[in-house]
Amino acid sequence: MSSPDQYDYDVIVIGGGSPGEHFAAAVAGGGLRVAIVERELLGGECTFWACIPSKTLLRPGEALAAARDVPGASAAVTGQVDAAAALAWRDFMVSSYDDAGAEKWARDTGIEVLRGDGKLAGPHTVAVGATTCTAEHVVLATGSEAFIPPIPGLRDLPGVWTNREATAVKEIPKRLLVLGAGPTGVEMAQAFTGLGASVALVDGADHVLPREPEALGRALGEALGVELHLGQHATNASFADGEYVLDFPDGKQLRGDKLLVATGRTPRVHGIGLETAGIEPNPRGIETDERMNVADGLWAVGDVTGQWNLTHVGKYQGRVAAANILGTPTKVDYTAIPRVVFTDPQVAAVGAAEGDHTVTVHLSGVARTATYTREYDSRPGFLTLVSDGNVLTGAHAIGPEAGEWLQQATVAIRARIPLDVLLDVVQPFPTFSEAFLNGLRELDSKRKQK
Ligand SMILES: Cc1cc2nc3c(=O)[nH]c(=O)nc-3n(C[C@H](O)[C@H](O)[C@H](O)COP(=O)(O)OP(=O)(O)OC[C@H]3O[C@@H](n4cnc5c(N)ncnc54)[C@H](O)[C@@H]3O)c2cc1C
Ligand SMILES: NC(=O)c1ccc[n+]([C@@H]2O[C@H](COP(=O)([O-])OP(=O)(O)OC[C@H]3O[C@@H](n4cnc5c(N)ncnc54)[C@H](O)[C@@H]3O)[C@@H](O)[C@H]2O)c1
Repeated sequence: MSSPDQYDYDVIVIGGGSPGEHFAAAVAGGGLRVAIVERELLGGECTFWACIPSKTLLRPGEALAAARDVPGASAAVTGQVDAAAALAWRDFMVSSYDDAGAEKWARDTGIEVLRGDGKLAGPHTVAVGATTCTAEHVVLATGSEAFIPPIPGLRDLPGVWTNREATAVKEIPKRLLVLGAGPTGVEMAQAFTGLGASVALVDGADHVLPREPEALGRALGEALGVELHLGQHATNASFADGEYVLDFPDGKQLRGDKLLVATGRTPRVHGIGLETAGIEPNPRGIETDERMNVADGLWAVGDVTGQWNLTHVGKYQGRVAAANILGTPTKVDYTAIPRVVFTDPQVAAVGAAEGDHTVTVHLSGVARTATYTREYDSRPGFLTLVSDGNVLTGAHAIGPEAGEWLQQATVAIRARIPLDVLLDVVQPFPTFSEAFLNGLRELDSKRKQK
């Protein structure tokens, strides 16, 4: 067994997405010598082709719709979204696809950046191009890429969009087909609608967001403002005369100028030398234990683990791995992982979808809602609380800024705050958070009846 001094670095991270960067900063802060290997842009998918540009492209349509809802403001909205200005703002938000700022941040944080293709070359060893480096710990953070399903014809089509082309769009298409109504599909469908495209959104499931509690997907489907084609899978995909065409079992055909495939992700596990460390990935990614450890001196964080595919989860895994490497035994706890879909209305969920006690309260029951829209009693907007009778075990909501105000449920679930204490919490008037008090009171009377 060699001593740590014999290694070139204490830690090498392969993959500089947000989780890899976050992890590297944590171990650098702990005094370790750390390098990140990155072959594209430091910051990865989230920074350049996912979270940041998608949320930026959603904002213009959302802001306009919000103003149009408000008597006194709606009259001031006389034009349409300026798509060119929105795309310029997107370019600003992704630093025009330049990671010089991220590289400076890394240097200032004590992280070395090794540019190139990284792969394991045996235990404690990483090859970067023609160079080989050693480290006591190697962290795999290679992320994921778009999965293209085996629909006949699809994989041979020219110019099919994934999240990369959609978020980096230069010209808004007239008609956009979106295949897959998960978080990527619903967000991009609404963003492009807001930017002036006519969008058809397709999913094999019978409601959008099929991985989330069903009521959320059904409510969002009604409110999305996008043409939906649900409940059947395309049987063929083709491209002719400048049009993408999807065929369906019932004979229906959908046509678009562009086709965005948003049917899920596949972990980047190939070509990274896993076999040199005796690691066999499963279809979801690289298996880790609760410490994010894969094998002696080998760790994995982020989408490549296939555990949640969310930036905040990858960063959390990075903190857990860093704590273990720095000498504090730590395990991941996934009981309260918050998810937010940034559509209008926003969708948010955390913890269990169902339990012994479940109550749903409408947002029209809080005064804040009517200050947003006159149609407050007919718009979809609710909060569902789930409990085992003692503590909250889950919560989900749809409504304005639901991703912000649902987070008190995240704390309550993670900290196992007793329902009696939650009932004693004062919620400010008039906020959407008052829906918690309404829900908790209903939950309380329900559990007392049982
Ligand atoms: C459209 C879209 C919107 C999203 N929005 C959100 C959101 O709002 N909130 C949220 O929490 N999550 C969101 N996600 C998910 C989020 O983007 C991912 O969970 C996150 O990017 C995962 O980070 P990662 O570092 O694991 O992977 P990645 O971001 O893929 O980064 C991996 C990095 O590793 C590099 N790399 C890979 N292999 C090698 C190699 N062999 N050598 C050197 N470098 C390598 C890549 O170049 C890349 O930079 C979204 C996803 C999509 C598709
Ligand atoms: N706001 C956010 O946090 C955010 C936004 C976008 C993506 N993400 C994350 O990124 C990851 C990827 O999201 P995603 O939406 O790309 O994938 P996903 O796997 O979450 O959803 C894919 C969707 O495609 C559908 N689908 C699959 N194959 C199909 C087919 N052949 N025909 C029709 N429909 C098909 C599925 O039913 C599902 O609804 C997820 O983990 C997601 O949570 C997060």
